[in-house]
Amino acid sequence: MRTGFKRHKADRKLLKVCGATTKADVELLAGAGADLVGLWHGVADGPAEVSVDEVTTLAEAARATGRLEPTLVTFLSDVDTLRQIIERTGISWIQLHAYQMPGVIAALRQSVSTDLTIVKVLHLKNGKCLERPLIKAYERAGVDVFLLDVVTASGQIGSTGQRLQASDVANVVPTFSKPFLLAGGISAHNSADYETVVQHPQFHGIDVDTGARNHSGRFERKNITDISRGWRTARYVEVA
Ligand SMILES: O=C(O)c1ccccc1N[C@@H]1O[C@H](COP(=O)(O)O)[C@@H](O)[C@H]1O
Repeated sequence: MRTGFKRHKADRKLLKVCGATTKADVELLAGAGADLVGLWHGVADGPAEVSVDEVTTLAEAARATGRLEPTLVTFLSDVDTLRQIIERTGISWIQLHAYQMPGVIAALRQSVSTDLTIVKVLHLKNGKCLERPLIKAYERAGVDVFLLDVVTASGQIGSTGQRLQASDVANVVPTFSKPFLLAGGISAHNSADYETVVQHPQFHGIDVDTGARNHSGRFERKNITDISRGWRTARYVEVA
């Protein structure tokens, strides 16, 4: 499957699960109803960091399921390095999860000739979007999808397990015209708290790490099927 974002049907809300490191992880996620699998590379000290070779293998395994689109999740900002990784792995979704600037996105867009969906994370700290002054520049640079996630009081980004307030999401969404994914402490049980977010026409799905795992830190199929069902993401009927 190759689902460039432009071909994605807006009414089918996506479930992305982050941090697969083995083929077994990839197969579990495909069977549990995920649409996108996050593969980390260039996340310093990340517990699910994988090499470029492993990204290549896991991305192939994801595509082979016929249901899962691999997404490179990275803090890297060197455009030439990113281009080489994209060419080598065949990745067509990239999630820039750090504070990469609009110029990086513009240069990436220019240097990659294949159909690339660029997801840029917008970080909310104490409910305020840190990148707010840059949002229009990100759109001009070629971002396809924004991803709203928490930055903690201590500055941790990614896999915080902490939630955004629906009212804070509602404040930032009118500042951009692109679709968005919601992240931060998503579980099977908190979709009702985000009713206004879910109904927003720009809402395109959710991205989960902590809530997809059990106490040992491994992916738990039931958590993921429950999240898919609770949030009615694209494949929830299949896994219900
Ligand atoms: O999952 C991580 O550890 C991670 C590391 C570096 C960049 C992104 C990471 N994950 C992202 O974190 C959020 C979800 O976190 P949680 O559900 O609150 O634990 C999501 O955007 C993942 O892509």
